[in-house]
Amino acid sequence: MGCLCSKSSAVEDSNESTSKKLQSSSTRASELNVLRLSSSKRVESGGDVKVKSNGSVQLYDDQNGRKKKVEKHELTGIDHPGFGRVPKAIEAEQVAAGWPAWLSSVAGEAIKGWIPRSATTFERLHKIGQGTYSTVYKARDVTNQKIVALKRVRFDNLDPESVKFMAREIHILRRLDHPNIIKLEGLITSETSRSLYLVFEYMEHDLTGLASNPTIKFSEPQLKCYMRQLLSGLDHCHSHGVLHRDIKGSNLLIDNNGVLKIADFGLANVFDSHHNIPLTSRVVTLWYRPPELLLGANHYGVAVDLWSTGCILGELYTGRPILPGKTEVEQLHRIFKLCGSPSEDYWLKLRLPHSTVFKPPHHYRRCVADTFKEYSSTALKLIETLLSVDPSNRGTAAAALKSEFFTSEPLPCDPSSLPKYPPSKEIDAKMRDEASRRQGTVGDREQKVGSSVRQEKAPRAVVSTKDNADMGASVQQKHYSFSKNRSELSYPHREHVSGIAGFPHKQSEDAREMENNASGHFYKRPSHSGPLAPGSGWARGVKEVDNGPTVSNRVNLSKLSGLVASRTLTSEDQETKPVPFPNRKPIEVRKSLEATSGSESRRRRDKKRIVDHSQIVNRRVPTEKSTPDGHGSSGNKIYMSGPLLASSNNMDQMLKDHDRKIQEFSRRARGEKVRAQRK
Ligand SMILES: Nc1ncnc2c1ncn2[C@@H]1O[C@H](COP(=O)(O)OP(=O)(O)OP(=O)(O)O)[C@@H](O)[C@H]1O
Repeated sequence: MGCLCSKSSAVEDSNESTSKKLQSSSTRASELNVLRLSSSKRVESGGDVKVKSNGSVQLYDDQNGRKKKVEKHELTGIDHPGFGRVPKAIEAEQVAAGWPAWLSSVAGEAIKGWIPRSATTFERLHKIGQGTYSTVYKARDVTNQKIVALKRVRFDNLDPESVKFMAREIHILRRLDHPNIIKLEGLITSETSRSLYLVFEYMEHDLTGLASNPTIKFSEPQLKCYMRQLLSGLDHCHSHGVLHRDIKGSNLLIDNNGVLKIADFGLANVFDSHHNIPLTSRVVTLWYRPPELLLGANHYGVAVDLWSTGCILGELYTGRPILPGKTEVEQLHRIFKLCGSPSEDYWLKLRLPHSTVFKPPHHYRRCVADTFKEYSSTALKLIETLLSVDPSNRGTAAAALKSEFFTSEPLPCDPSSLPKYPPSKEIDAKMRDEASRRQGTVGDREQKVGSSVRQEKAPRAVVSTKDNADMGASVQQKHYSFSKNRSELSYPHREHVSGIAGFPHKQSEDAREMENNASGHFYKRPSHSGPLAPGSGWARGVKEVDNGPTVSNRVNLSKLSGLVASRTLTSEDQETKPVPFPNRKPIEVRKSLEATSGSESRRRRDKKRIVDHSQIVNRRVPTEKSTPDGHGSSGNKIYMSGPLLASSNNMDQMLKDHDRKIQEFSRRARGEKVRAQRK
């Protein structure tokens, strides 16, 4: 395939002097930026943030009408109100260096000191990943003679908010430098370009892809090796003030030398160690989302990533996601059933926005030890710590690295000793799933898929299962279905999911309880349930589509239920604000979306609608006035998960509406797939 665009590579060389100029002016730029921002800014906690000219931030709390200084911390550069912009003079220099004006004007800070790479110096090979917000390609960097991954970021008509999000990802990636964190090597764009590619080192696998390959079985030393690398990368993030907020298998990339790198910093943000700056709770993919976020916490720290890490550890042992909820409510329910319901102290201490609504009326016993009893005591201890319901008991990545899990036999192996696998990505797993579906195995799909792939379709590991197992005690037979580990996918046959020996949840039981919950048995329904009706049939709507014909349908349908953390939320200190259509009714949202035209914009529009819809379902509720407990989020709005806030009177209508929407969406997804295949 040809080059990405027709711009000459000579541009890059001639830009070197400009680059130096940019670097020298960058300090000046940030100083100016801080000065420009030294006015105080209201934040959603009800306090004020004052950015001082010395680069520090002071947080004031409004107590009884008097401002009281409560916190002072370092300016992080990302969480301050005007992050992203640079002075006009710098903007002009950046444009002269080849950056497009739309990027420089919104995200000048993120590209500071860099010059854009020219697309002509890359040869695009093929697509290797499809994220919610991006498409990833394998490409050859002709200048440096190496293979790279190009992540093409989608924008909604260069909407400044989308650009800002991408800028935050770039800024954070540039701040981190660690062998277990993906390295951003450059950016491809030009003055006239309307797109942006992030250039990354190329990684052959992701953990989801490897783990879902039925021919691959992880040994315990291998599993420990991956966990050690994950925790080392996380420790680096956390010690540099960065929360990842989307730790999951498909974001853990692994190269052919067994090196694991944390990728996808699209939801990452900086945090202050005292948790004074409010952050959105709508982050982390559902299955890996900690209870406090499900309960609406806006002040949190490293513990959110440690919870996700605990889920990954459990998953590596058991061979399947350990908490595969379909809705936020079900997710919370699963968590309580496995980890026990929180103590009274927890509710009092955390004072979480949704606690009154989601507090279970009866006590669930913690059964983590029972569930993982067949694994080593050191593994169990670490899982227990990471899956603590109280975030303050999860410790830190540094502490986890020092745990006996890593010092007891069998020891973690060296990454270089790991087997070499053929490329295994989440996208490969999806394709295998798709292929097997085409073979018409709908009934007992998983077993049939498993065997057919094992014999015919699956890429064969260079090292056989046996060789692999010889590395140490083989951990556990694989139970992965190909939809495993993707919160985007919902399980077609939940019995398989809940079939882990000793696992506490069973779909039928859950379903019954969920229904009880919906009628207000398990969770209390707040008085203002009227307008929240559309969410209540959600779980059922998705469930019905679980047996639908294509992977892509299921992928996107579950996104409708808001399982994937949304990036349409505004960044920085406005994270808790509703976006992108905060004050509009669903019908207005639809009209506004339909106003755009053209196939590309239609595609974007569809994607946007998916996200928007999840936000519509997660309706905002004015907390201060109307939540039963009177607790608010840091802002004056919270988002309630749909299912339990429904008016049961409208249930039939809601289910019909959902069915219609699902069918509509399936049609669109099929059309999209056909278009993609034609490309
Ligand atoms: N450096 C890389 N090398 C190889 N493959 C990569 C690389 N970066 C990303 N990928 C592949 O592309 C997929 C999507 O990338 P990424 O997660 O960064 O996109 P996203 O739009 O943020 O996705 P998501 O919807 O999961 O948030 C990954 O799961 C991975 O398989």
